[in-house]
Amino acid sequence: MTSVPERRPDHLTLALPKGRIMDDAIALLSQAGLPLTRPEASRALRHEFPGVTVLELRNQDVPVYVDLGVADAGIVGKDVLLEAGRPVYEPVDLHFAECRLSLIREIGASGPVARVGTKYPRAARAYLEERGIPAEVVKLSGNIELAALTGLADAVIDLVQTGGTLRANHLEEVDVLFHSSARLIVNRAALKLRRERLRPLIARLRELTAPADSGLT
Ligand SMILES: Nc1ncnc2c1ncn2[C@@H]1O[C@H](COP(=O)(O)OP(=O)(O)OP(=O)(O)O)[C@@H](O)[C@H]1O
Ligand SMILES: O=P(O)(O)OC[C@H]1O[C@H](OP(=O)(O)OP(=O)(O)O)[C@H](O)[C@@H]1O
Repeated sequence: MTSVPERRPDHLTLALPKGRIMDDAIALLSQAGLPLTRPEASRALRHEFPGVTVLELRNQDVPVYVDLGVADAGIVGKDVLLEAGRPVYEPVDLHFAECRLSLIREIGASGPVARVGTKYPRAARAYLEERGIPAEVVKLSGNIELAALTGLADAVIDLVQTGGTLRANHLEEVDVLFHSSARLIVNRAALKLRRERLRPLIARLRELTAPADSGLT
């Protein structure tokens, strides 16, 4: 079995995704008291700060690094977290990168849905099975909406935020599978081993991101 190298209990290793989550994640973690700055544009993938290492990953790999204990904690979208199916602790909804995972078709499409294109095959299968729709699910990697436009699929399951992509491509949202936002995720063993670093971080992030009308003070 592969062992994870031992690290000092007062050192934190964080898994953060490159892409649209990175800047907000660094800003929020800084506000919460971690001495982080946006990593310089370079090919470096591991960034060292006082008492904190940041691993710069693809979104889908964040839950893997946290679950396997290489990172103590990470930030990732709920969409990616559900798809990963990793048993990590998810203590804080950070309320940014808000979007929804939806079933999308060409405007006016009414035929049966026999094939669905998506980056989220697990969520797509669960959704279709629940409704008894025996559709084939085709895993795609990006620009998912093109699958519906080109006839590769009868529908796609993809993220919607402003709806701008749908409008620009003559597509419509037929159903919403779930709403997503960025989440703090934590390795369960690290929560015990690095309690003194992680507990205050979790508490501070909860304070910073609590919805204004939650009644919390
Ligand atoms: N248009 C959007 N508006 C708001 N949040 C979004 C939007 N698109 C994606 N997200 C959220 O931000 C996360 C990261 O999106 P991003 O576009 O950076 O990933 P990606 O480039 O598609 O992923 P990767 O290349 O790592 O597979 C998504 O998992 C989702 O939770
Ligand atoms: O409703 P909207 O505001 O238009 O946002 C939705 C779009 O944003 C995301 O794509 P992204 O720009 O990340 O590109 P991708 O398809 O390559 O992931 C998502 O996959 C949609 O295509």
